[in-house]
Amino acid sequence: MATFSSSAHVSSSPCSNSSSVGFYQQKWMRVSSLHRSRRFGPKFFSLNSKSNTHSNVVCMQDGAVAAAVTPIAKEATLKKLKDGLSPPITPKESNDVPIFDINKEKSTVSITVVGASGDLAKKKIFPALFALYYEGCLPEHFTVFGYARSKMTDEELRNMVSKTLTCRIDKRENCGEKMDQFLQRCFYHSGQYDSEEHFTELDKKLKEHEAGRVSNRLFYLSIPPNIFIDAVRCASLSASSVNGWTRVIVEKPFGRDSDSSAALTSALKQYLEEDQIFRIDHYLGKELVENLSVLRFSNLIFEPLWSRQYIRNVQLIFSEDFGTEGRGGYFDNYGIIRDIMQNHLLQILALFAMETPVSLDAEDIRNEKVKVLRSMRTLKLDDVVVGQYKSHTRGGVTYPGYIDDKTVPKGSLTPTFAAAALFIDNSRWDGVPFLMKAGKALHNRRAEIRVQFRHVPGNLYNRNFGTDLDQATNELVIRVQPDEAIYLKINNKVPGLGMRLDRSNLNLLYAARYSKEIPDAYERLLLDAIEGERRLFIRSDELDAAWSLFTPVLKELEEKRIIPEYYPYGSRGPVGAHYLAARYNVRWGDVGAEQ
Ligand SMILES: NC(=O)C1=CN([C@@H]2O[C@H](COP(=O)(O)OP(=O)(O)OC[C@H]3O[C@@H](n4cnc5c(N)ncnc54)[C@H](OP(=O)(O)O)[C@@H]3O)[C@@H](O)[C@H]2O)C=CC1
Ligand SMILES: O=C1O[C@H](COP(=O)(O)O)[C@@H](O)[C@H](O)[C@H]1O
Repeated sequence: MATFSSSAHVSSSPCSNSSSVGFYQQKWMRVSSLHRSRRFGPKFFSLNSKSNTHSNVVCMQDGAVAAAVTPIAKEATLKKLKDGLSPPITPKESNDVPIFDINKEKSTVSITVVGASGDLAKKKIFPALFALYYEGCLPEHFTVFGYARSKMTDEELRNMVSKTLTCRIDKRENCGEKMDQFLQRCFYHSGQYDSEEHFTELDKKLKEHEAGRVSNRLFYLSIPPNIFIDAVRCASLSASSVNGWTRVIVEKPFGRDSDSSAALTSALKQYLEEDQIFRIDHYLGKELVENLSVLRFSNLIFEPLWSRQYIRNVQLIFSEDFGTEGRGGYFDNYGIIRDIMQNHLLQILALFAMETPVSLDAEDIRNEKVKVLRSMRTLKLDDVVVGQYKSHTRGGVTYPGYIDDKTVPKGSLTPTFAAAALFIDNSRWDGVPFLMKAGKALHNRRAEIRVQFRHVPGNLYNRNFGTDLDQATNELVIRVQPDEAIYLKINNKVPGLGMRLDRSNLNLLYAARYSKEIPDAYERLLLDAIEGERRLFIRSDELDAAWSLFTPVLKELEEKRIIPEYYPYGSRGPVGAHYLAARYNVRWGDVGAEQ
């Protein structure tokens, strides 16, 4: 990736000799991935090198670069140009290629939430967009469009959205006013996901709002996966930007195994360049997951310990205290391994275990993540325990079992709980078990990373700990949610004349340390997508590597119809998880009185 300081020009124009509008080998509507990074300083710009080649540009009569398109979008782009839509580009100067004006005055961002009537849109996407608006993070000119089949007016969309908007506890000033202002920027268009015509209508509406400015367009596909490709095709052919960037956020699931994931990627790439695809894993947007690299790479005390030499095991734990609750239709086709482990927990593992990246650039980080994922051993059936929750009555209340959910097929064997032991076969992590545990309908809601350190060799205080030396080892806990915290368990002396040892937590509890509310993961990720920051999104080779670790075991579980271990709703899950851990001399850190 070429990087530029504050300059918005690159030399050697691909259009310098063109005298008429023409197409080279085109890719869909990507002018460039020019962006300004919030994180790495206000004057840092980056330009994807592909946009600096002659292969995917549209040249205008004056030799300026107008757009970049895929062959499949050529027709649509030509039509737009014929319709007299000439992009507002900077005139060519000498041999420089003008990059579209990033001046806020002259550009606009249109965010289309495809599937706006759905659960995720209401629960997460619109509230996150509002929070960004409230914080002043959205560009001056922006519009939000809802798109779905349901019939709704703009007013009805606003009414629906308004019910889910909230202001941060610490920022309530002018909240109602801000909400009204935000809602006035929200519009709705009803259409089918496979209709180019309906997306053309959307395009017209978007243009009206863009009012001749450079238009940057973000499509958030908040729809079931079976309609992803139709929606991408129609959006690309009929509603992509002709003079700014076009990006698409894709929600998981990205397939259900290696083959279906590869098929999805290749279908998406018919219409999109890889750098237009923002595969979201919302766990990467969580504050404490972001903090993982900061903790590790900016504190001298951790990095030297970050290897097999000092770390005995690493545990990645996810639990929810509710069941599928209406999402059984989706869930039954995927199960907990695909829903949580193959993506959220594995992404955390990759960030935890990767080597130091060359820089904080997206590609440098993603390169390291891929490397560590590719060093991992394919998961074996022997190293997996699966469970499914069953009905349970407590305090006079009966909690339903998984198969009591009407949307779940009778007799389903889909796991709602799984534990797995994974290994990274490289020099840093050789022999260190990375244990994962994920489950629904358990006794609590929690996501955390636990790092258990080795015993102190020749510990002078061994006899003060008794026989259970595990109780004396240090443990670092990164609690992702709830009650975000980082704490380190250490041994200390109980004050007094005797010599009694105690275990205490050096505790960074976020709520106590910071009065500021922690932003929702979707806020961070949406802002990144708008800014073109790809660091927290999954690249296709990461996805391939992730699927190849889990696909064989997923196939075996299904082909052999492995019966899950049943556990009561609200319990701690199957005991099999403890046997699995014990096989690797591990004790789950979240069990026991003192956690
Ligand atoms: N909900 C969540 O918490 C999470 C969801 N996701 C993913 O996000 C995406 C959206 O999730 P969610 O909002 O729950 O999904 P929904 O099931 O609510 O679907 C979203 C919208 O898509 C349309 N739709 C639903 N089913 C179909 C269908 N069979 N054919 C055509 N259109 C359909 C409906 O809109 P209309 O009928 O108006 O067109 C619906 O409102 C999915 O990929 C999901 O896996 C990921 C993480 C969490
Ligand atoms: O991706 C998913 O995540 C949610 C849990 O997300 P959280 O941010 O609330 O922890 C999970 O409930 C859902 O099954 C899964 O698809």
